[in-house]
Amino acid sequence: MGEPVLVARGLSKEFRGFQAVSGVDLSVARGSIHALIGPNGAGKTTCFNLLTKFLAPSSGEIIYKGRDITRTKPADVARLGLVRSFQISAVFGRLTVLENVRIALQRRKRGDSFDFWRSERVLHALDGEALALLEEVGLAAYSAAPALSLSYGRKRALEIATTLALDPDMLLLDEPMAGMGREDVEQTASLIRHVSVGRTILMVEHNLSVVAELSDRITVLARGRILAEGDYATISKDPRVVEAYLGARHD
Ligand SMILES: Nc1ncnc2c1ncn2[C@@H]1O[C@H](COP(=O)(O)OP(=O)(O)OP(=O)(O)O)[C@@H](O)[C@H]1O
Repeated sequence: MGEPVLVARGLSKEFRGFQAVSGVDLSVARGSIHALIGPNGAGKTTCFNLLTKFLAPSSGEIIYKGRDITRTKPADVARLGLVRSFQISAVFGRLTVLENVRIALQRRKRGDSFDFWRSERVLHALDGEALALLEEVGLAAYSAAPALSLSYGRKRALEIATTLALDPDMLLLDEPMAGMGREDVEQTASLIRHVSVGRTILMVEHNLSVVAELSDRITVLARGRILAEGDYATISKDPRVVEAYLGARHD
């Protein structure tokens, strides 16, 4: 596995006296798929929002490719290649699949203030690039379909294509399997594996069989702290992890 690409040191977040994340030290290796798991309320989402810069930490630091990004804005972090996946809700349902990816490409080229009033000619110049991204996520056959007509799993694939349009080195995925049936889960898992080639992935995910299948390394959070870390075989045997998951069911 490669050298650390994203590193958090002593990352903490307090909400009005409640410590949601406490002293988290995390190191994500270049080229790996790293999962953040833990029982409900463990602090995964808060940690994810800190790493994607949607929340400011109370203390601690975040280093990406050797650069301190603790105080860097999300859009600037995205320009450095660290990109959070857009939620499905960010997909424009009435626009076609291709148009959605084209808009994402415009965002990259023009920064955050994307502008719908550009000439058709300029827009269509991006079609080739958009189609290549749709091919990468297996949606080329759906390019002319309205995004809202896609199945849930394909909407996720479109969301991943719009994320790839920003040309990330590292993708941060928030519960990519949320709300999916088995077939969509399998499709999405293989898509994640496919897009991980040459990139680094950090994901928060509840589906432990997907985590077991995809992850090189897993960090288990409980009550805002790191409880265990390692590959799936190691953490699934760890009595503290078993206890945290079983205990959470009785909360
Ligand atoms: N904005 C906020 N204000 C106050 N408390 C918060 C806020 N966000 C999260 N918390 C609290 O921090 C704790 C951790 O929440 P978080 O959502 O990060 O956990 P999680 O591991 O993602 O949980 P889940 O698996 O249920 O999504 C919870 O007790 C939650 O109530």
